Amino acid sequence: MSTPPLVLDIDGTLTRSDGWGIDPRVFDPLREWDAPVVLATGKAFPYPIALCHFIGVPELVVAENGGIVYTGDAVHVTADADAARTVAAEYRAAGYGLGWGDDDTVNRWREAEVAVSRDQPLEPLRELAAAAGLEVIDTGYAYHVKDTDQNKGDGISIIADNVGFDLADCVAIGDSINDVSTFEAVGRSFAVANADDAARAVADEVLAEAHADGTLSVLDRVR
Ligand SMILES: O=C(O)COP(=O)(O)O
Ligand SMILES: [Mg+2]
Repeated sequence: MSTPPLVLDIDGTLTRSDGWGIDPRVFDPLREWDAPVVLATGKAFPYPIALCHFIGVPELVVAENGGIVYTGDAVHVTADADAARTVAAEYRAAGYGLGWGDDDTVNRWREAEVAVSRDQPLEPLRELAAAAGLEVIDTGYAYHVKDTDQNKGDGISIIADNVGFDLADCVAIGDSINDVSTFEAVGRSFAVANADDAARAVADEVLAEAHADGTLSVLDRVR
């Protein structure tokens, strides 16, 4: 069997056991991976691009939960942040904040949704988003105010079509609700042990190991 293309979530999946920062052990196996490696994340576009760059793999990226897709030669913007920014302004007017401080590097380059810190109140955010026809998802790392149809799975399929591989051949690893569409799109899916209920419910297999330990075990198995 040939090496499968990979679709990897970042936070909760490539992270160290305390949940923060990339586990450096993932760099070499990913750089040496003999098939496409797609990073599919809720983070803003520059973060996964930089991670591909520093791993040393071609830039194949689904960012902002599918709102921004990079196929290596073209950027596809599939959602816009206007409605989410209006929700964020209403949330602020109601006395809340996004929770990232004055410079807010979490949203500074974000083009297709708005992210809110999980230390801010969720319910008023959900109510304002619902009134605008949007949803709020909780990845365990941030609340994301986004279009209901914006998802990583559709983004991955844009990349697969452009690069020329089959989603049925792909192996995906993830940890949260924003990976459900990924798991549904690919041939074989793994949830790390720290995954939330939504991801566990859809994954083909829930791993015994958490974070990068789980990811490294899958890489060993499917390589
Ligand atoms: O941005 C987040 O909230 C989570 O990012 P992830 O999709 O890479 O886990
Ligand atoms: Mg994650």
